[in-house]
Amino acid sequence: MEIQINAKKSLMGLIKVPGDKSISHRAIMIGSIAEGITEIEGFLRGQDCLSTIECMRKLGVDIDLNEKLVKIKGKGLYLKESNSILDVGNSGTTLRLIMGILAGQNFETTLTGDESIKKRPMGRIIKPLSMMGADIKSRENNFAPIRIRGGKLKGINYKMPIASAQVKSCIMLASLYADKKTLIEEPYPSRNHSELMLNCFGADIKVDKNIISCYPVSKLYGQKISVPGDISSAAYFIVASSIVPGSDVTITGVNINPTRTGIIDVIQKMGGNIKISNRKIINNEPVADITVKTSSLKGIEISGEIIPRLIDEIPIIAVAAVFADGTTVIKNAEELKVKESNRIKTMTRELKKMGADIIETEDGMIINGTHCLSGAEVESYNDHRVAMSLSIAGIMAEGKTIIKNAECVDISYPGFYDTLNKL
Ligand SMILES: O=C(O)C1=C[C@@H](OP(=O)(O)O)[C@@H](O)[C@H](O)C1
Ligand SMILES: C=C(OP(=O)(O)O)C(=O)O
Repeated sequence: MEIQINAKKSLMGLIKVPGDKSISHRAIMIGSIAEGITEIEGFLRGQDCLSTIECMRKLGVDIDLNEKLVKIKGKGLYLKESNSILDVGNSGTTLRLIMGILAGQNFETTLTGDESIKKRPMGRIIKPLSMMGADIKSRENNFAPIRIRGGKLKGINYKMPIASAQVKSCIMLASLYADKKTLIEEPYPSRNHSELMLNCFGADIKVDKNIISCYPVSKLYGQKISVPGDISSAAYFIVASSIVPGSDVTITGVNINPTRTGIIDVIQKMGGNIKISNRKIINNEPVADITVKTSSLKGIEISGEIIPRLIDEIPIIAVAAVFADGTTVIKNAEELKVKESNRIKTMTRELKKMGADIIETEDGMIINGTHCLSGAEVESYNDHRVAMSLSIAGIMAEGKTIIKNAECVDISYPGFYDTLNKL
């Protein structure tokens, strides 16, 4: 499907973004291995999270999805062997996190996914899970399809070479099944939704800066979970409202967990006008309304410890940088190369087609703010974040922009174009 984007004059209004993708995945997986009923409100019905539901159903979990709620009849820690291959679709989170649960199961499971998933590195989870005692085979170079036979696991001490919440969560889920404590050390803090949610369900996870101590459990207890809005989805409208003249937009009920708010810090440092109000804590997670008004942005350097706190927002930050004064330098973001697409390459190539002054580097991009783009025909590479970022670029471009394969936005943000049209 192609989408045509036209320039927009100003964005005004009150919007809600869909439920957080990371929290939705975790609620399904943790609810599945808990005892009793878990009810999830605000669940993200994006394709990635629906893949997680399908995988857990194949492992014997009864999950009912209706208009308002997801209801899970938890099976407890031990699941049923699937009689077919698990298909994670486009979702790296599904594959990496579910492997942690499967490492504790005394049966064999085969997993695969789409063309993009088959190119994403899985050695990063195969290594620690193998150290814990899981038996894993994969296609050459640690790519999916992947087969795992779980069983009795050992607690390990693991120093993670990269800051990745998926790797951390995978080890954390496996540690529930281990014989003793597992210690995980992260180079920098990454999103901590697994830690917060596991503790809600009765696990014992202790965090001291970047060291996480995970204790085995005998059971987890079903919970009522309310999923807040996804800041990664809000990011498109945070940037759009900052750069489209005369805008004033409030996004309600967004998760503002500090491990995810790098986008707010960056836009504020660039000179953005962002106000946070109506703060609450729901299921251990901070939630608030975010109001954004147009402002003059300036280029900055984005590197180091903040990168994991905004990793999925770098494509849309690149768009903000085009409409800032001066140069924005993004460094230490090599992880972008192993997402749904190589986001350094794809964003550089497509923004260039629209006239941006942007250079691809080994670990990021350099963008000179020129304050103008022209409409063009651009490719999403079936990467939802690239499609949405280019759509926001399109509303600031002169002339029309065509986004090819734009339906991929449904992976994380079904209804994205409806919200954009409504504003
Ligand atoms: O744990 C999660 O839910 C996620 C972690 C991040 O990936 P990495 O752990 O690979 O950095 C992020 O890019 C992804 O969209 C979701
Ligand atoms: C990288 C992403 O997701 P995943 O790793 O789950 O495919 C994303 O949503 O941007």
